[in-house]
Amino acid sequence: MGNSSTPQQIPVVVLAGFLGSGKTTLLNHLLHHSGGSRIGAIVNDFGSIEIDAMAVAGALGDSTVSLGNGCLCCAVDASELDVYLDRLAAPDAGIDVIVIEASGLAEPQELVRMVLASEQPRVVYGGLVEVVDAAEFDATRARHPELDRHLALADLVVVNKLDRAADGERVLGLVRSLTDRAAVVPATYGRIDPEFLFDCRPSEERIGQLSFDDLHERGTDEHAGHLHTGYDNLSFASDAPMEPRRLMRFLDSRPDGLYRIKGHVDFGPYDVRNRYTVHAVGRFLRFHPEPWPAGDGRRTQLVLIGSGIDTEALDKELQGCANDAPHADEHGMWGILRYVPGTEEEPGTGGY
Ligand SMILES: Nc1nc2c(ncn2[C@@H]2O[C@H](COP(=O)(O)OP(=O)(O)OP(=O)(O)O)[C@@H](O)[C@H]2O)c(=O)[nH]1
Repeated sequence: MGNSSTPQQIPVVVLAGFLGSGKTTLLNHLLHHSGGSRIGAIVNDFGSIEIDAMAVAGALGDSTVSLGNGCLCCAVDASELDVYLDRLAAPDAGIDVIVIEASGLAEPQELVRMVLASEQPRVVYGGLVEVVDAAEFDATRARHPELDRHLALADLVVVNKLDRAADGERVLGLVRSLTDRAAVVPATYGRIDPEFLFDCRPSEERIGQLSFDDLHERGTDEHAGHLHTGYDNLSFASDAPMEPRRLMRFLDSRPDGLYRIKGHVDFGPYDVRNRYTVHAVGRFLRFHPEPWPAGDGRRTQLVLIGSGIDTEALDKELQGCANDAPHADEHGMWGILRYVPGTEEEPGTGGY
């Protein structure tokens, strides 16, 4: 908490940003480039399959804790968060900074309020980082004007995916105009200097405003206005491998409301060595093949998030993509491979 922190206190940084903006990618970057500093992470997944937690757990081991199934901003109270903060702040954990990765539909001010309300004496609120998808920024803002409010609360804004944005400079300028003295940092694949995380100190003034506004002014039915109230999610799992052509047909015809898909796919005989991490964000689609982790059961696990989607129908359609046949046809993977990036510029999702 800025000036009042003592050297022993561990800053707790809230990492937020709309669905698919690149929070997990940024967190993984920080974990791999944190130098001598040890980062603890609390990951909040929206779906019941903890895809994000799996994505960072490999890098963190026991310094990751997962809060799955529902937005942290509503699903747990501050004392529940304290249980996790206690664990990560224990002196023998040797952690220097804790990052809470919010789900892409969380209300950041609620998370900040929870951190401010923490009774764990070894932690102090360390600021709000908002990740923005530069390529989707205009469309996302048009659908969710309330995101401007999130930017106004941020201490650091990472304008990510600049490689995909045709007019990155304009987006950067727009974001700057929407922030209140926050540092605005351009990025691709979340590659920012980890020092920003440590420097992301909120001013006393902003903290005062946050705690006062949120506790006293917003009223009790604010939950109705939370981003996630307009969204549904489906967690899909299958032990039978997915047939690549069928899955591609499903993906090609996915409804616009189905904004986010993430997880990993088992293509069975089509590639026995690798599982395929999949990410869809809007119309953007990528597959990343990576060897199956030893000892891990082979299955497909997907989380789908969208607004106005028929989760039952989508579940049925996905079930229809499974196929137990032991043989693969020669060109079956072509459709999928079109969405596998070159490894140079696009890193894998890292860790799971
Ligand atoms: N082209 C491009 N893709 C990116 C960049 N950063 C992240 N991605 C990709 O965007 C997709 C979503 O990234 P994540 O880091 O999972 O996003 P997230 O914000 O954690 O997603 P949610 O937790 O679902 O809200 C993945 O396919 C990433 O590889 C970037 O700078 N450029």
